[in-house]
Amino acid sequence: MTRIAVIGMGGTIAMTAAPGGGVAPALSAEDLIAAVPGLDALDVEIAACSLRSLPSPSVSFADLVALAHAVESEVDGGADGVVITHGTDTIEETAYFLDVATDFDVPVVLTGAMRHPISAGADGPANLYAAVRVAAEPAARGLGALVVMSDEVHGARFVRKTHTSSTAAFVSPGFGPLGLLVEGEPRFRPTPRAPLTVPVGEKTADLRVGLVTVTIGDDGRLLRHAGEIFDGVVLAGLGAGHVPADMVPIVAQCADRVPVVLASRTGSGSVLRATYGYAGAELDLLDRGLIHAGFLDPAKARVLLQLLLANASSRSGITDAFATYR
Ligand SMILES: NC(=O)C[C@H](N)C(=O)O
Repeated sequence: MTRIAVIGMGGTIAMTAAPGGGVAPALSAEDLIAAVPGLDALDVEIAACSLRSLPSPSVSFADLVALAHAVESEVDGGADGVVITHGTDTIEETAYFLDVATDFDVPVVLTGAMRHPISAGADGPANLYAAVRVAAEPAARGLGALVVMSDEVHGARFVRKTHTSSTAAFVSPGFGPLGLLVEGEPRFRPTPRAPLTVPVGEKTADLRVGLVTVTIGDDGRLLRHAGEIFDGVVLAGLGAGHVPADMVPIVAQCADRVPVVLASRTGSGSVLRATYGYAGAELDLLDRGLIHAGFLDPAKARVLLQLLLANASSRSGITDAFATYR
């Protein structure tokens, strides 16, 4: 079983009501872990230790040295990954300190919260869950210290807090996150070029692949027509890959005739696989034979489908090719 050590440093993630008003750090690392739904369902053994209970403006270099030693002793003790819960005001400095001053082969992941545990929509539990998933992920090794907030994985060298209160405060200006969590699973930024070559075929210029963007109140008329006149269709679905419930029979008919690739009209992120179970959501559409576009945007999905069809790829061959972009 993967072993993850969680080291508590304090911060808003660990705050509760202070006697004199406001909130202040009080919760232990064990308390934080106990508040995260879903952690016990993971194949991960978690050991907690509370090193400090500080608001992060008060973290000193002496605390950073102690933290580096604590991480080292967890790694020496057999941890496969380390999570540090920390205040967000200085989390970027602590992350960079560990990035430069230490060199562990296991993931070292810092996280915190913008909203304290007794506020509506507290983000600490989701951030801690995501941090544990990243720390347990072999692909996160060798990336240096990481900061995980709002389902994004940032490199220590780039990450900055850019807002006083928003849960979307953390960004890596000019660079972007190294990865993100999709349905709880860490995915790292694809290499610039996907390992996929689909040569030009005799029919590449002649085939016709349609792109249909789903809109509110869509009755599927356009898609029905597309299914009749095109050799393949890319469906740019709503949100994470959804259509109105009434449109489902037309989607199914279309997918019986030609390959239909499910992408998202949102412009970024991956089509989901297993979150929404309502009629017209991704589980329903993938069950009806639609092909998952992964992170590929609709216009590029159309180019790839055209190339694949011209190479006479089977449906499973098309599915495998698109899986490159998962
Ligand atoms: N959101 C936070 O964690 C801010 C808090 N002042 C801290 O850095 O400890």
